[in-house]
Amino acid sequence: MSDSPLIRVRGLANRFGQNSVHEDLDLDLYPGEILGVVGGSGTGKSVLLRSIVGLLRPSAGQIEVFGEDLLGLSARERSRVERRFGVLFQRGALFTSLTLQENVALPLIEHIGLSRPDAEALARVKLALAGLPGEAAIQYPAELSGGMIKRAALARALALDPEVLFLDEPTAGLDPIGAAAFDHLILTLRDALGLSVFLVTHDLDTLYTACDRVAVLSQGRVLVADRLDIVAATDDEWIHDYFHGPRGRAAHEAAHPVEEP
Ligand SMILES: Nc1ncnc2c1ncn2[C@@H]1O[C@H](COP(=O)(O)OP(=O)(O)OP(=O)(O)O)[C@@H](O)[C@H]1O
Repeated sequence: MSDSPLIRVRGLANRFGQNSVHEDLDLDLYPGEILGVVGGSGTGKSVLLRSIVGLLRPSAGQIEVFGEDLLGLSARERSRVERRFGVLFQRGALFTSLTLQENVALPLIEHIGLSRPDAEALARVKLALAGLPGEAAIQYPAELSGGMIKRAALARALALDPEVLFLDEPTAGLDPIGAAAFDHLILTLRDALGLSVFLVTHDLDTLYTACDRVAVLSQGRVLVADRLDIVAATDDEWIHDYFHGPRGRAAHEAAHPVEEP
């Protein structure tokens, strides 16, 4: 990649008491790419995401974002940088007592001081961008399917026009058709809005469909971060089992259908 990275993580360590989750972890996110972050359960994918978005202060290391040393900034300066992030958490985290448009309007009222009618009008645009029908705007999360809730949470992550989107297992809990539609939505949004995307996933189909590069976390570090074909060919037991087990083969075949003669 010729561009310099938007996010540059160097020598990152995250320790919780005796439990060392990351040691000397390096990772880059380049402008405009969709980076898939995979690894066995408990390898620290969510901890890595939380460290970068500022929800967790790492034990050691450097996180450079948009050329600024995130850990060296004051709280005020950090929040200026973090405003350029959109985050979709694993469980969507919508307020259940608010309609979808009220949920999405909230950051617009809180962070940029829009009036409630303006914020809700803009929220309806964001909900449409995330592929929701107009009538969903006045529905409550409990009235919606899992896929629609994910889309609403995505609309909220997009509320402040972020440059980098962080997604923590966006297709978890969706049926295969809903998951495939979500993968395509991420690709469309990346292309339309020029987003860079940091995507934690277990979903092999997402890696094949949506990701430009894949980073594999193992034993506290990034074992490899590269194009999928290069990663899949890396000599490592977990990588082999993950990419070449039955699910990995199925995802590969779905992404590379054999041409009919
Ligand atoms: N706030 C915390 N305090 C103590 N330990 C934590 C904390 N957050 C995470 N951990 C530990 O860090 C390790 C990595 O957790 P993390 O949720 O990042 O894994 P993951 O790779 O995202 O897993 P999964 O694929 O199962 O979601 C786990 O052992 C977890 O218990």
